[in-house]
Amino acid sequence: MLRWLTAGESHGPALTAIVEGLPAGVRVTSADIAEELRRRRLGHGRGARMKFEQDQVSILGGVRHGCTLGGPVAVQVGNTEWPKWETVMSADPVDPDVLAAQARNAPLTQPRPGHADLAGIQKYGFDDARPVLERASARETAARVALGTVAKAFLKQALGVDIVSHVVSLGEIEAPDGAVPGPGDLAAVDASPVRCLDADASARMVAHIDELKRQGDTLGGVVEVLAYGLPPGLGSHVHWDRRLDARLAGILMGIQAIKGVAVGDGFETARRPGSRAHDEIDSTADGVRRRTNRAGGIEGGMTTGEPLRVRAAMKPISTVPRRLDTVDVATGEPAKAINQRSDVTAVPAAGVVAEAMVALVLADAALEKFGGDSVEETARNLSGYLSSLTVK
Ligand SMILES: Cc1cc2nc3c(=O)[nH]c(=O)nc-3n(C[C@H](O)[C@H](O)[C@H](O)COP(=O)(O)O)c2cc1C
Ligand SMILES: C=C(O[C@@H]1CC(C(=O)O)=C[C@@H](OP(=O)(O)O)[C@H]1O)C(=O)O
Repeated sequence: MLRWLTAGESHGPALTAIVEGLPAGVRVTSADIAEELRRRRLGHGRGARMKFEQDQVSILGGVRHGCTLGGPVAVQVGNTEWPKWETVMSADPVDPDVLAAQARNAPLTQPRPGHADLAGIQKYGFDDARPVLERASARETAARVALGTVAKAFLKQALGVDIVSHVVSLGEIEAPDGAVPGPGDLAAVDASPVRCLDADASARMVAHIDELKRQGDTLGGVVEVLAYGLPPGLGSHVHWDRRLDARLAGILMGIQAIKGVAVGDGFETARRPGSRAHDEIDSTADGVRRRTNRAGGIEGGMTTGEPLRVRAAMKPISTVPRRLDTVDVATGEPAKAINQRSDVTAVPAAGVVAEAMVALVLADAALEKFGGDSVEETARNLSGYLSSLTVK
């Protein structure tokens, strides 16, 4: 079983992440993690913080000379902005006079509709949104991407799996249906300012973001994650919590601002008759194959051996520069919501985060099926399973 946890606040000194349960021998370096973190900062429409802040990666445990050792892997992602927040976010008590002198420490009492501010204030008994937004912030996704890098490396090295993502819609602009990246297309996707493979749609998405920014507004969209090279039989039909589709949906919905998940053609499938909804099966020279992949590579909660295809819908950023109506929790009076600098959209970055989340679920499912205390052992077990498949 793969277990993982993250800790840390948006403006704290660092984020910390631990994954436990990966085998020994996964080749991974701090540079690999830094590269994935760089990808997470991509995207037209991201706010100023993405430009001036750096992610400082240190692997604190579980890796030696570029290879995992089989124990928990611990990664720290330092915030270079920490010196500005040392007092406001100090773990130890600070002299109240020192705190009062810092504008940054002023209580945030006008909760943003759509952010965690108000529900968090109510639930935890705060009178300020700061302690809520610090942990709700998607800054935390940097820690997840760090762990996802290790999971991706395991999947590639033990199973030959490649994971890619792309933006399929941003606000009202949609990429054409055929523009689906293959296993080698990650660099081409990342070269687009909105991580969309279709150049025309990409240009229209950029213009849409610029227009909404001018209007003081924000945007959401839909990302798709694909995993190539999976064997049939990861996950299971036998119990709800072993279904791979359920596990993927759960983990994708666990990303900040994701409000919908689709497996394969998802909601579209519900509109079609069965004859056009399912993937007919052929016997080919390469073995049994589905004629289409409307199911997105999962049937009965198990991988089919076709590419895995899942989508996640992200709502628009809730820090709307136009400032939505709210209530000041200190006075009970009508107010305008907090408006600090913010992203206009973070859909391109959400794709990179979704890749990491999918990688963690797939690595867990692969280890459940094939086990292995070393990458070689997992690969050997996979190869034994593939050669003994009753139907190839
Ligand atoms: C990569 C990424 C970046 C985000 N950036 C912002 C942002 O700059 N401003 C903001 O208000 N929300 C941002 N969000 C969304 C909030 O974190 C999210 O809406 C909030 O935590 C409340 O959770 P919920 O939307 O799931 O209800 C971002 C989300 C992601 C995945
Ligand atoms: C810092 C990151 O994203 C942040 C996520 C976020 C939110 O509310 O989720 C709000 C913004 O932070 P701030 O309000 O401090 O500018 C984003 O910049 C990051 O992704 O590294």
